[in-house]
Parts: sequence; structure tokens; C-alpha cells
Amino acid sequence: MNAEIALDIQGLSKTYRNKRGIDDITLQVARGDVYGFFGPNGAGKSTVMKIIAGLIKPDRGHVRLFGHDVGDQYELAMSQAGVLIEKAEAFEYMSGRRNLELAARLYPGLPKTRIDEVLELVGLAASGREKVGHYSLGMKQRLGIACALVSKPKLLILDEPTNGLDIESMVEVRELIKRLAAQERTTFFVSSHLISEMEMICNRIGILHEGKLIREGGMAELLQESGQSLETYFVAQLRIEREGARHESAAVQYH
Ligand SMILES: Nc1ncnc2c1ncn2[C@@H]1O[C@H](COP(=O)(O)OP(=O)(O)OP(=O)(O)O)[C@@H](O)[C@H]1O
Repeated sequence: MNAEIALDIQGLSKTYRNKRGIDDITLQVARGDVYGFFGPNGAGKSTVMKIIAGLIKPDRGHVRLFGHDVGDQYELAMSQAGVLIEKAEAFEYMSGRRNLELAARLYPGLPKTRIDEVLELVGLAASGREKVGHYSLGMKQRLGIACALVSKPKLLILDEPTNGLDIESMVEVRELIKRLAAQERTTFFVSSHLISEMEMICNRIGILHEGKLIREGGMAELLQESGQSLETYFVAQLRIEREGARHESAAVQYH
């Protein structure tokens, strides 16, 4: 077991009844990485995220968090991870602080000061006593991240954390991720369908297309390879994939 590997995904596959899903995903996230899990809508990001969080089971493969298998050591595996899948849900009639206190009850050993610390970290110190119902979407999303952060996890798994947010709120969430990576040395596994966003916050990226991981690498390396923007690079990769698939199906027809 390598202690420096926060998230280890090996040969992960899941096929839904409609034949869609994910196929043989293998990737690793090292401690300190902000890893961007990029793919267009329907590529399979949420499926992978849900398997990591133990919400659905894979057909094959396994996920380890800090060396512990999510399948058979779930609590140990999750003890050092915080997860936010899609939209953050909170009790709207309670204050942000109260919501955080409820989340903190799951971790009896936490010092009382952690609530203030986390409110400060996500920029909600001044509005912690306001009802969540009065929060903007960006504030609600930051509260969701705060709840995932309250146990001081070493790894945060965020599925499309900026989805549905306006530009100002997107910037807030992005800045928060960058701040946490720098200040708390939190490792991130973040999914998004916006490549420009990945470019701004991640040091590594995995590109998912129709359930398959088609490319993985350091952001600087991919940017250098692409010569221009990641967007141009991604479109070129997709064309290569589609060409490959066309040749394969032509070969099958020929034989
Ligand atoms: N419960 C399900 N039953 C059947 N098909 C599903 C189910 N969940 C997802 N799919 C299909 O599997 C594929 C991958 O979906 P998934 O939600 O993982 O993709 P995604 O990359 O997260 O996309 P999005 O950004 O749109 O959420 C899609 O084609 C989707 O329609």
C-alpha cells in the first residue's frame, strides 16, 4: 500500500440496463493533488463518483481511499474523506451554523472550534447565523462543502461543485478549492464538464469519454502538448477517438 495515494481506482466498470455506464476506469490521485475528472454530460463522471461514495456498486473493479477498500472497509475508507455529490442539500429553515453543527454530530471527537474554523474557511463566518433559505446558490454550495469539510478530511470528492451556479458563485467555489488546497493541504477529486474550469484549478486531469478514460496527465504537460487551450486539445482527442471507433466498426463489417 502506498500511503501517498489518496484515491486508487482500479478496473472500475458498471453497465446499466440500457448498456451505458463506465468501462475499465483506472486512475490514482496522489496526496496534495487537485485532480480534475473531466467529461461531457453523460460521460460517466457521476457513476464513478457514486461508486467512490459507496452509493452504487460496480460490476467489476475496486476503489481504495488511503489504502482502504470502499467495498469491504467502507467506514475506514470514508473516515478521511468528505463527499459532496451534485447539489448541496441543507435544512433551509435552519442557519448555516446549525446545519454544520448537525453534520459535526457524526464526528463526536471534533473540537467545538471546528465549526467557526470551517465557516471562516468557506467565507460564511459573517452569515453563519442567517437561515440557509436566505442564502444565494453559491453560499449554499459553500455550505455543502463546509459540511463535507467539517471532519477535517484529507480528501474531498466533489461532483460538479459549480453546476448550476452563476459566474460569481462559480468563482467563489473555485477560489475556495484553491484556498483549501493551499492552506489545509486538502487533496481534491473534482468532476466537471467545463474544461476551462479544470484548467484553472487542477494540477492533474483525467478525460472521460463515453465511459472510458481516454487521457490522463499533469495539467502543465497536457497544456504544453496541446499547444493552445485544453478545449482545443479535448476536441482533437475526441476526433481521434471517433476515428478509431469508425475504423474498428469498418474492420468488423469487412471480416
Ligand atoms: N440509473 C441509471 N440507469 C440507466 N442509465 C444510467 C443511470 N445513471 C446513469 N445512466 C447513464 O449512464 C451514462 C453515464 O451517466 P453519468 O450520470 O455517470 O454521466 P455524467 O458524466 O455524470 O453526466 P452528467 O454530467 O450529465 O451527470 C449516461 O449515458 C446516463 O444516461
